[in-house]
Formats: sequence, structure tokens, C-alpha cells
Amino acid sequence: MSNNYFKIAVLPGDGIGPEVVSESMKVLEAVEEVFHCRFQFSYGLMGAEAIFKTGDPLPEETLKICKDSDAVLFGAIGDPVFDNNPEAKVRPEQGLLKLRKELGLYANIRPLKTYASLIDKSPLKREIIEGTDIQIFRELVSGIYFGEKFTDPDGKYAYDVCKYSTEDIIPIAHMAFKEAEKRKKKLTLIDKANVLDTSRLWRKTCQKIAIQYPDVQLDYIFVDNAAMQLVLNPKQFDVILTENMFGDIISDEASVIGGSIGLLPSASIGEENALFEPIHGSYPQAKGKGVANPVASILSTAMMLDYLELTEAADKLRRAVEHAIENRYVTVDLNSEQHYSTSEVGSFIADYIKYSEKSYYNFENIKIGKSTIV
Ligand SMILES: NC(=O)c1ccc[n+]([C@@H]2O[C@H](COP(=O)([O-])OP(=O)(O)OC[C@H]3O[C@@H](n4cnc5c(N)ncnc54)[C@H](O)[C@@H]3O)[C@@H](O)[C@H]2O)c1
Ligand SMILES: CC(C)[C@H](C(=O)O)[C@@H](O)C(=O)O
Ligand SMILES: [Mg+2]
Repeated sequence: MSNNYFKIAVLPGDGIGPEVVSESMKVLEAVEEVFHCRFQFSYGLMGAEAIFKTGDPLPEETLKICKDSDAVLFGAIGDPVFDNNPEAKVRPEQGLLKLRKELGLYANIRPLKTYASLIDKSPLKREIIEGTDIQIFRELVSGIYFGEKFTDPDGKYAYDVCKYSTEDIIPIAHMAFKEAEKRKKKLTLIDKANVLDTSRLWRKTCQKIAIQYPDVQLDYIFVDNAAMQLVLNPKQFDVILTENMFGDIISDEASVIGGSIGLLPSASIGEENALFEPIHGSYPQAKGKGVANPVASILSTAMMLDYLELTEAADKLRRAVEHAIENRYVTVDLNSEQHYSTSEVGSFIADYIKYSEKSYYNFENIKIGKSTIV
């Protein structure tokens, strides 16, 4: 992409989705000002909100907006109305799965790192987590989420089929190997190959691909052990490759290392489309309270800027987030004593982008807004 004008589809979704996406928009406006690029935003309905308004969790119009855009910025979907009703046939999550499938977003990349000033926010010990830096590559459009499913009419049994083909595995495996080449040359495949045929297919496929990446050491770990190792000794991992459901579960687990799931971004990448979303959900208990951490959405926006080849802006955005965190400009999940609202944290980050390099502005001493008790 060589221009400086981009069409962005914005899907705020449900719960805290709209609040955190709105902070990402604030930050993008700052990026426009400083980096002389333009974003044209088109909004789409998605999830529970879309079901309530149209009966469909992913209306055709939303899908069209996404397909016509350079990138999609997504908040979160999900609502207790559906979470608490196993009988509901139409569900918000179906919209997200359909969108991922329709856009061919086969690779979900979930980076995880620790911040020096947040080390003590994790329930895990400093010496265990300090310096952790992991990239999780989660397959996103196959496996048990997309296999045949059935509930018998009497409600006595149900099944969800987990199916993988080599075609589903090869593209994301290459992506993960390439990333490993750029980093510590170590790739860990998380699977359950002692039990599952699909996991054995993953192993065989990855072993064949490994020949093309002689510098990368490929190793394997069963998912049950991986769940334990991630909190016992996370620094043993660098790039992780795994199937859809294992990736979903272990990435939420891994977020504990960083101090809050509200910090973890993701990029969902396909051949022609890309979507950027926090790894967390709609956190319905927090909706409208101004307590949600916007950083996961803002860092997802940084990943979007990288994808759009606005690298300088992406780097600046990440520095702005680091600056906010180092200066304890954080939401309540990261500091229960002194904390700021979702919008205050977003404004602080946006202002850093706008003013930090202007000589007349002593940003180090600035305090924006007031500590908010939420
Ligand atoms: N990608 C998505 O849209 C997505 C992802 C996960 C869950 N969901 C949906 O979200 C709904 C709620 O699911 P859940 O409660 O299992 O997961 P969740 O991620 O919404 O919340 C789990 C917990 O994580 C913390 N949390 C999440 N986001 C946070 C943020 N930005 N700042 C601070 N803390 C945050 C909160 O403590 C919360 O109780 C469900 O309907 C689920 O299907 C959607
Ligand atoms: C909401 C749900 C479908 C989704 C998933 O399981 O992929 C979520 O948990 C995520 O991590 O993005
Ligand atoms: Mg999840």
C-alpha cells in the first residue's frame, strides 16, 4: 500500500466494544494530524446489537463494508441475553465467525509482552514473567469452530466436529516459521498429538514445512502441559503456533502474564483482508462505566497501522502506550488505587502522539484530567 488514504471499516459491536473502539478512533485522528494520512471510516452493525436491530449478527451491509475496506477495526461482540440462553439459535458469536470465514482471516496473531512498571500487577512472580515476549499464531477459520455441529431434537446429545486439512495448516505454519526466523528462531507447536488425529496432522505438516526453515528449531508441547508451562516458565516460549480452540484458550491464560487481558491486541490476517481486534470480549459488566482498558484496542490499531505500512505511526502509537503505562496513566484493572477512565487513558495516548515531539510542550510533566474513582 503506497498511498496515504485508507478506507477503514469500524465495527464497535457490543458491551465495552464501542467504548474501546472510540478511543482507537481518537488515536487515529491524532495519527492523521501528525502523519499526514487520511482514514475514511465506515461503520457497521455487528453482534448482539445487529441481532436486536436486524435479526442478523452480521448483516450483508456490514460484510460489504468490510470487503470494500483496506482494514477492519473491530471491538467485541457478545451479550448476556445470549450467553445465558443455550436455546438461542441466532447468536452474536456467529457473526464474528462468519466474518472471519468470509474474509479468509486464517491467521490470528496475538503478541504478548510485559511492561516493567506492570510486573507487579500480575499474580505471577516477577522472576517468572519479567522479559516475557511471545507471539501466538492461532489458526482462525477451521477446526472445531467450523466443523459440522448437531444437537439431536430430544436434546440428549450433541457434537461439534474438529476437522483440519493440510491446506488449513500450511499458510499459517509458513507465517509462524517466517516470524520465528526473524526472532529467536524457535517455534513451538502446541497440540494434543497423543490423542487427536487433527493434532497429528498438524505435526506431520509442520515437520515437512520445517525443512524449508533450517534455522528454526521446531518443538512440540501438548496443550495440557503448555497451559501449565505458560504460567510456570513463560520465557521458554517465543513464537507459538496452534489450532483454533487451543489458541483461544491459551491466549486468555497468557494475558495474566502481562497483568490484564485489557492489554492484549490481535491481528487477523488473510490473503486479501485484515481485521484488528482486542483478544478480550465484550465484558458486559463494565459496559458504559468507563472502566474498560482501551489499550488492547489501541494496540490492535497499531497492528493495523503496521499492516497499512504506516510503520512510523505504528511505532509512535506503541511508544505512546508505553509512556502512558510507565507514567501510571492506566485504568482500574491495572491500578485499583489511582486510575483513570477509558476515555482519559485514550486522550493521554492521543495527546502524546500529537504533542510529545513539539519542543514547547513538556510532556513529561503533564497530567491530563483527574484521577477518576470508578
Ligand atoms: N472477540 C470477541 O468479540 C469476544 C472475545 C471473547 C469473548 N466474547 C464475548 O464476550 C462476552 C463476555 O465474555 P467473557 O466474560 O468470557 O470474556 P471477556 O473477555 O469479555 O471478560 C472476561 C474478564 O476479562 C476482563 N476484561 C475483559 N476486557 C477487559 C478490558 N478491556 N479492560 C479490563 N478488563 C477486561 C474482565 O475482568 C472480565 O470480567 C461473551 O458474550 C463472549 O462470547 C467476545
Ligand atoms: C467470541 C468468540 C467467538 C471468540 C473466539 O473464540 O474466537 C473470542 O473468544 C476470541 O478470542 O476472539
Ligand atoms: Mg477468546
